[in-house]
Amino acid sequence: MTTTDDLDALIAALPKAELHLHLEGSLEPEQLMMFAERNGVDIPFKTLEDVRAAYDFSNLQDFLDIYYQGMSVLQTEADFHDLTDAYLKRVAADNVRHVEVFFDPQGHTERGLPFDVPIGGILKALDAAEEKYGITYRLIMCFLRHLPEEDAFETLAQAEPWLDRIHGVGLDSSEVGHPPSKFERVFAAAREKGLKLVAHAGEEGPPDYVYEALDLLKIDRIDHGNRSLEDDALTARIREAGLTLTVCPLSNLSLCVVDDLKDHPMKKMLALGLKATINSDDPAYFGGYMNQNFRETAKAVGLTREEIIQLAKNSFTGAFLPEAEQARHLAEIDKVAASMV
Ligand code: HPA
Ligand SMILES: [Zn+2]
Repeated sequence: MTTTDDLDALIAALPKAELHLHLEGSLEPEQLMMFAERNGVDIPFKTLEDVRAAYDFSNLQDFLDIYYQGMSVLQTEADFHDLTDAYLKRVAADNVRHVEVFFDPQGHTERGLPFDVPIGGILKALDAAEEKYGITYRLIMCFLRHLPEEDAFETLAQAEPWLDRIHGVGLDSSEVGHPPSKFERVFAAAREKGLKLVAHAGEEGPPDYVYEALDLLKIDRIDHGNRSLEDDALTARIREAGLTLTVCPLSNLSLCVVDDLKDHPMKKMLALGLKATINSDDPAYFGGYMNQNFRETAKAVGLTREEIIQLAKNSFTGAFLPEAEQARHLAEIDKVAASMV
């Protein structure tokens, strides 16, 4: 018999990749207070308890309001370095071996920081991660969809000197009312520059938004994608195209995409043959890093040992890594799994 403890031990031991993580969403309440003090930034919180109380919301927009407010304490390259390094250190303990992380340049340039400040600090930490933590990376720059496409074009232009170190572009922020079609041209421009393309779609938005992300943005991977399951033809298309979904169970629970983790569609996604993965999204806000997302989901929906192993494998086959590197990670997963029968 496989017990919950056995599955938790397997989850802890398996090598994993995280494919859906907003660096600014790894800002823990303690770090928010520390950066605010270090930089003399006024925040509407006096105590850690005040910050913790504010990290409470029940939909995407309420979360985003505090998320953008929180990131205002990040002021210097050192801040972005320290934030990124702390995240990497934390997930190394979860046996995460590869990360494909998002950052929101417009969340920083909008409040007056030069583009080079966030990306400079983030890349310093990411470049050191292989030697320090055994973690490789890809960096994905997201466009804020509540802003005009023109602003996304400006961001792409600012990124030009860094394009050999940015691997892809994504689309995040308030989904409903800001369909992928709004960004068709800027995604085409990014594609021409050889960047990988991803987009948040079907988190709160309808299946139509997922169709648009596929047909108009021509994305390589879908972030969230939960609501695709409402449309059988769309589900079949995602399966046939072999597209990976970066699903975020504890985020889905915090933002009421699901009312109860027991209702989470993760098991169903796997049964339908979709390449689903487990990710933390904004772990400081949604209450758990990688392994906690795995553990709580496994417990709530009853994931089997085989499904957990499949999820770890999906995280590497869905990564923007060369096949040989994916194969090396898959072999390591088989080895770890075989040692824990
Ligand atoms: O979960 C999210 N959804 C949309 N935008 C975001 N920006 C940070 N996290 C999120
Ligand atoms: Zn996200």
